[in-house]
Amino acid sequence: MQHVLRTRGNSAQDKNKKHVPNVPPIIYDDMQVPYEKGAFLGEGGFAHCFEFRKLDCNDRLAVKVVPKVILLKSTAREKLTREVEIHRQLSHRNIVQFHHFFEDSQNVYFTLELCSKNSLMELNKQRGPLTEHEARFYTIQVAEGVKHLHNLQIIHRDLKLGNLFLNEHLQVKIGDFGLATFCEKNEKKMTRGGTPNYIAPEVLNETGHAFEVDIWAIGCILYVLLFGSPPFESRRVQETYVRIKNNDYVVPENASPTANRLIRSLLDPVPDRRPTAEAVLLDQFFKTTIEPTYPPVHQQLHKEQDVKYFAPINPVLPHVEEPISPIYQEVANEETSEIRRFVKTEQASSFGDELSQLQAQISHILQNVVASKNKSSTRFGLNHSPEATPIFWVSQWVHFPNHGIGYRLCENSSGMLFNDNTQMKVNSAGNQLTFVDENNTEQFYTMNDQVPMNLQTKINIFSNVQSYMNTHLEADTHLEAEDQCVNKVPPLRNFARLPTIQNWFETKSAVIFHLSNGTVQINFLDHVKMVLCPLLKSVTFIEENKRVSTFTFANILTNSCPKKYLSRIEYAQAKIKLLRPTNNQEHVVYVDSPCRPTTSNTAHGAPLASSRYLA
Ligand SMILES: Nc1ncnc2c1ncn2[C@@H]1O[C@H](COP(=O)(O)OP(=O)(O)OP(=O)(O)O)[C@@H](O)[C@H]1O
Repeated sequence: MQHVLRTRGNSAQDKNKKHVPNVPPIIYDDMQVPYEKGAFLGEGGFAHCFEFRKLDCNDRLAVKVVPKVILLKSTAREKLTREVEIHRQLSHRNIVQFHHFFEDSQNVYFTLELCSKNSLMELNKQRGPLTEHEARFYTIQVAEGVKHLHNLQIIHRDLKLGNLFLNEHLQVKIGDFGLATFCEKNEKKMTRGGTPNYIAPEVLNETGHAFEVDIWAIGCILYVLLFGSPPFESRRVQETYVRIKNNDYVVPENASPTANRLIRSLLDPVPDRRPTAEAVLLDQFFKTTIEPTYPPVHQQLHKEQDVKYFAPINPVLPHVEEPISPIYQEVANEETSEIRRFVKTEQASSFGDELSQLQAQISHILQNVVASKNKSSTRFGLNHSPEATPIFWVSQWVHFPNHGIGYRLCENSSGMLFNDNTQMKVNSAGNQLTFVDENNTEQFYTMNDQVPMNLQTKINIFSNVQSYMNTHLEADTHLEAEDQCVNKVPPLRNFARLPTIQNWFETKSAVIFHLSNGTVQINFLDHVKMVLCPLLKSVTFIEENKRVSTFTFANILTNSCPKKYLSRIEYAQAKIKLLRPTNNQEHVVYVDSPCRPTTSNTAHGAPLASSRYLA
């Protein structure tokens, strides 16, 4: 009986690892098409993987390189042959696409679909437990891929987070077919293989196994996604095996009943009782929401290397009727080397004037304040003006690339700007919903109203976003005014019309929001927020320690401004210029910033991803 067990630090693999391939900068496939070598992507027990660019079409690909010297060993040769034989037959959206297989004198190469966001393993390391809808989103894709494999009589036999790759749209792609095998309907395989934490009991018991081992692995995968670590994990591999054989695991109490039930059925010790991949997809767990949402890019600002995360994405709003996709164009701005994305929209702008007024006001202030920079604030004449503190600012935000940006305002109302430029907002009591369509027409619903069916999908997405913000992000509460006056809230607060985020973009140092009431807010990487209110002609700073200071423009013009805020006002001047009225709306802008935040971001909630995952 063969034993092909995969453990970290497995000595056979370690030996292979010493064979670091010598990879030329240009390689040629069988058709003599050249490929140019790019970044190193990662290594496994046998292969090193690099990004390559196919020079005849500029496509970016992953190329797995295996030094031929490794293939002198028959086991390695068999593994590779099986892998290629099976993988090349597959074509499915949840399976890494195999393209070509070729060799030169030193190495064999296989070119694969590039999965630039690494794998679910890195996601798990960074995030730990995911929300249930995130776990659902990934697991459903794994099950889709597995269903395809099983329909083709293929068992993967090594499903685990590290073999579930993510492309730039965070689509799951099953990869690494090194242990995969064809299996007849009633056939039982005897080869003992897999990765300890994910291995099924029938493999350990050597009673023969088939397709059900992949279902067991899906159970382990769902468990790790939901609770952070594998169900049978122990300090020693042998203990893990004992626990697997005894079906000794605990579903944490915070699991929903549907998640609990599904995990138990997937991790059933009797293989025949486990659901098929097809049945998994029909499970109640996946019906909990209409649309599993994409994992968000949240309130964390992104480090320099993270910027690529926002490389062109296709904003797709599922189930929303045509036309849904804004047209993105990338425009390089020579002056600031920015990359901008414009969302073409017919929406009329009523805020252009306020924006240009604000731009003019800020420039005017700056000319005066910055010109007298060295003078610094007298501190005697400069008064806090809490009565000019804006009524609304953004206290939480979360960006779901495939859906849009969700946010909560400081008075606890929340909203969402969808990628198709429609909006939804809900008042702080949660009983009034407003939908703003592409033409800026508002539809208003109360609890008693029947909401049209065509809004249901967006409502579902929006409510997922709200619950994400509730569970993962901290709101601006318990603010303290510099002079204890901020609580003297103008009575208008309760009656004011809720603004929406009209326009927003990110830089390397800040995220900048333009609200529909004209307010411009800049959240800096060091957690200081700056809220510029053209209506009240004031600027408010909210420090990380929640202290709030508001100054009127007039006051600043006469008495300058605290030195510590000068660079931020300068920054605002530069960035406000980049805002455009909504009929030429920008969603995301990257700029090299003159303002250097003092700390890196430590926003609340675990970071979404590792550097590579986001790189
Ligand atoms: N399609 C891909 N896109 C991006 N990176 C990839 C891709 N395939 C593999 N990689 C990277 O290369 C690494 C090695 O790949 P893989 O695990 O498939 O190699 P292997 O040697 O066959 O592994 P194993 O030891 O598990 O058999 C992965 O961990 C991953 O970082």
